[in-house]
Order: sequence, then structure tokens, then C-alpha cells
Amino acid sequence: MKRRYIEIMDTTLRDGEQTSGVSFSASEKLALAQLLLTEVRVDRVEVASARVSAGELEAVQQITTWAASAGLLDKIEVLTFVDGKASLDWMRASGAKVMNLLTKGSLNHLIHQLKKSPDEHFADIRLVIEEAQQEGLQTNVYLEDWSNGMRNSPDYVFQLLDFLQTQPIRRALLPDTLGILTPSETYAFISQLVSRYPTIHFDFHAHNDYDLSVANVLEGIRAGAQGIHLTVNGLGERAGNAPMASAIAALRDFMPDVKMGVTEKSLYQVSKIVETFSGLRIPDNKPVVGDNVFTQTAGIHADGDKKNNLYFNALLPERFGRKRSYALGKTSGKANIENNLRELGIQLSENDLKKVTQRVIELGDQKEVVTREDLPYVIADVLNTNAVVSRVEILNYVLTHSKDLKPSATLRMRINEEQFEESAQGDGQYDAFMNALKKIYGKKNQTLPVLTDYAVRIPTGGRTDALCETIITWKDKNREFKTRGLDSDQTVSAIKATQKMLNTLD
Ligand SMILES: CC(=O)SCCNC(=O)CCNC(=O)[C@H](O)C(C)(C)COP(=O)(O)OP(=O)(O)OC[C@H]1O[C@@H](n2cnc3c(N)ncnc32)[C@H](O)[C@@H]1OP(=O)(O)O
Repeated sequence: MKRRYIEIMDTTLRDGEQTSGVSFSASEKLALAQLLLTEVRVDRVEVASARVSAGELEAVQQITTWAASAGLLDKIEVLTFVDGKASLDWMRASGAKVMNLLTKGSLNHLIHQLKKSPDEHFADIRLVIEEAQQEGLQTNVYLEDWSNGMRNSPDYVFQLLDFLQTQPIRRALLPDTLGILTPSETYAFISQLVSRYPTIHFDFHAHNDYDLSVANVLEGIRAGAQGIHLTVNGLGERAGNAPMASAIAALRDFMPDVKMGVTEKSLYQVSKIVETFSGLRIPDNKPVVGDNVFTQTAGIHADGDKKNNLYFNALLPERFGRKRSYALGKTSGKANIENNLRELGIQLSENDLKKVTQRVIELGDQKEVVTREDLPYVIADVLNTNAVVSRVEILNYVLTHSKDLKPSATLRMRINEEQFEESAQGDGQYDAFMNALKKIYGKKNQTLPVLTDYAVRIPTGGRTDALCETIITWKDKNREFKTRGLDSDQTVSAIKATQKMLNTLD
């Protein structure tokens, strides 16, 4: 089968940054543009809108300087306006060579926002494109509000495309600006344009207002679009754009006649970086990249996986550098527990396994979270054994907190038979505690796992009402794991979670 190449244009740095509350710094934009082009290997990146701000200009200058040295300048795009020379001046200052010119794709927007006739608009566009060409810039053209245009003023859309067909443009970009399309309409509109304008390269740009963006991307491509616009984590104005990870996975799995240059393995990494830079947490159930999407919770599912991977689908976590896991809670069965014990290198008799399973279910009923690293403690408690040999014990500590002085911590602990004591300052009490801990492990030439997430919650209901639960995610060379601490004091609960982490180290 001859496969069609589909261009992926990432617009996390332009449309993604239009997410309310998100603003990337110049260095974050540069790092992301580099990662997207060289690791994720998207075909093009749209990095800014022209004229936005001085900071934005500096960011684009940094990106174009890097891209020019890497031979990738033709992959850096900037959204510009039909505004005489204003956007062109900005393009010149930024060093970018590809402009995505925002024209009006619906009569409604043209008449009410620009207050111009089609002929006036086309004349303005012609001037900008001509000037851009003289400056050696390449032009792609957005037909803003194109989807409404196709619904309500198709003749205007055809008029615009008839005109654009005569212009030296590289691509026509079809945005569903307000995210109003259904999959069948997306297919109908795009296939109509593809057959009417066979020489134009069409990109489709979805929005997710009805949660249909990925479905629309698939239909857009099936209809003949040659490129699609995506954002990492689906960032974007209102409900966002089509999310990169799910769209790529769906295209790979459902459209075998399509090929793309994107490296699937790097999608999770870029998603986590965008999560950090944007400050917007990825929902746990977000396909492909969410924390829980490769976690089997139900006992029946864990059992089925043991018997010929019965509950696997094509979306295997390993494709994205991730791992399947088995949750512990009230819907767990023996198979969930066994799976986690295997990871910890612990074996129990059938009878003991039943008792431990029962306790995990009870804890789940009380809304308590049980992590894999908690299991040895649950076993010790249920079976009354010394399943947990506390090689590491926090013996004493003093934490200070005062106005206008840095918090400090003094810590005494035992590692095997040896005792250590250290003091340190930090940005908060727990940070000071961790700094003292790092000094101690530094003496032993041992580095600690990196803390990658710190979540605090007050478990609701029942007897844990007044307690605070801290769940810390740690990452060391080859594993990521969570430990949990429970105490009426938040810092103490974090210290308890940390002691559990220390006891997992060799
Ligand atoms: C598909 C999309 O998501 S489009 C996203 C476009 N990107 C942005 O809007 C980037 C962020 N925007 C900005 O920083 C600012 O809005 C700027 C710098 C573009 C303009 O700022 P201001 O001069 O203060 O104008 P303001 O934002 O109030 O209004 C936008 C103006 O652009 C005009 N405009 C709208 N679309 C276009 C267009 N395609 N080409 C040229 N001008 C346009 C509007 O008619 C309005 O002009 P008016 O003030 O003469 O009525």
C-alpha cells in the first residue's frame, strides 16, 4: 500500500499559549521548539503571533537564530495579520521566514470585524503577499472561521480560494476556529475543497469545544487534508486544540494508509515538559499521557491480563516509554496485589495473599490510597510479621519556620547501624529537611531519587477526617514510584512518605 505523508504542524507555542493563564518564557519557547523539531520530529512549529509583545519578539529571535544554525529555519512559522506593513516589519525583526497570514474565512467575520468587502480584503491580502515575496518570505494562509464560512457563506469561501489559487502561497490552513464541526461535516467540507482545488495543499486545524477534535482530525485527513495542526496536551484557547499524543496514536492505529515523521516514544516526555512549563496539570485520565491511563484497577482486568493479556488494546504503554500498572483499592482482586508484590520481589502464600487483599479492599472502602510501596507495611500489619525491615529510620528532627528568615532543619537518622546528623536551610520546611537529607546521603556518595510530584489531600469521610495525606512521586535511574504518608501535620506526612522512599533504596 502506498502511504500518504501527513505534515504535523505543532502550534503549542502559538495557539497553545492562547490557553487562559499560560505564558511561556523565551527560554521555555526555545527549549520546546528544539524538542519538538529534533526529538518529537514534527514537521513545522508555529511559535508566535506577530505584534504580540517585546518578549514574544525576543523569543522568536532566539528560536530563529537557533533554527538558522540548525538548518531548520523553514520549519519556524509565525501567525501574521492583514495589516499593511506592521506584521511584515515584525517578521523582519524576528528573523522568521514563514508567515501564516490570518485572513477571514467567513463573510460574517469579514463584514463585522474588518468591516470590508471581499474585494477590498483580497486586495489587502494581495499587497501583503506581494511584499512578503519581495522580502523572501514564504506565505501560508489561514481562513479564519472557515468552518462557519462553509456552513453559512460557502460562496465567499470559494471566492477567497479562487483568489488564493492565483497567489504564490504554499498552503491554505483551514481552522475550525470555534470548534463547531462534527466529523461528518469535517469530511464533507474538506473533501469538497480538495476536489475543487486539487493543486492547493490544505492543512486542517481543529478545536476541541465538543471534544471532537481528534475525530475531526481523522476525518479531515481521510477527506484529503495534507497537514494537521496539533498542540501538546491539547492546550489552546477555550477547550483547546487537538491533543498531539492522542491524535498521533489514533492516526497510527486507525489510518494505516498514512505516514508521519513523529517519534511516538517522545510524546510522553514532551507532554510532561509542557505540563511543567504551562503550569497546567495533565488530567489523570488524559489518553496516552495521563497518569492513570495504563493502570488496570478492576480485579477482573488484572486477572485477565495474567491469562493471555486479555485486557490489552493496541495502545500499549511501551510505545510511549510507559509501563502498565495495577491499582490497589476496593476494586482490587488477588491478581492486582500479586502483580504489585512481584514488582517488589515479595511472595506470599495463597492464604496470606487473601488476607492482604482483604485489607487493601477495606482501606479502599475508607477512601485511603494504597501505593505499591505501602504494601510491605500493609503486610506487616495484617500478618503481624516483620515484612518491613526499616533499614532507614528518621530518629529526630527540628524544623523552624519564622517570618523573613529561611526555614531550617536539623535531622538525626539511622541508616542500617550507623547514625548521622545534619542541618540545612531551604525554601520551606520540607525543602530544608530534604537538603539536610541530601547532605547525609552525599557523605555516603549516594544520590537520592528526584521528587517529580508532590500531592497533598485531606481524605474525606470516616476516621481519616482530620488527617493529611501526602503522596510523593519519585524518579530514579530506571523507575518511577509513589510513596504516601499520613499524619495530622502536612510536613510530617511528607517526611513519613520520604522515609518510605528511603527504605526502598539499595
Ligand atoms: C485563529 C486565531 O486564534 S487568531 C489569533 C490571533 N492572535 C492574536 O490575537 C494574538 C494576540 N493579539 C494581540 O496581541 C493583539 O490583539 C494585537 C497585537 C494583534 C492587536 O492589538 P490591538 O491593536 O490592541 O487591537 P485589538 O486586539 O483591540 O483588536 C484587534 C484588531 O485587529 C483587527 N483584526 C482582526 N482580524 C484581523 C486580521 N486577520 N488581519 C488584520 N487585522 C485584524 C480587528 O478588526 C481589530 O482592529 P480595530 O481595532 O481596527 O477594530
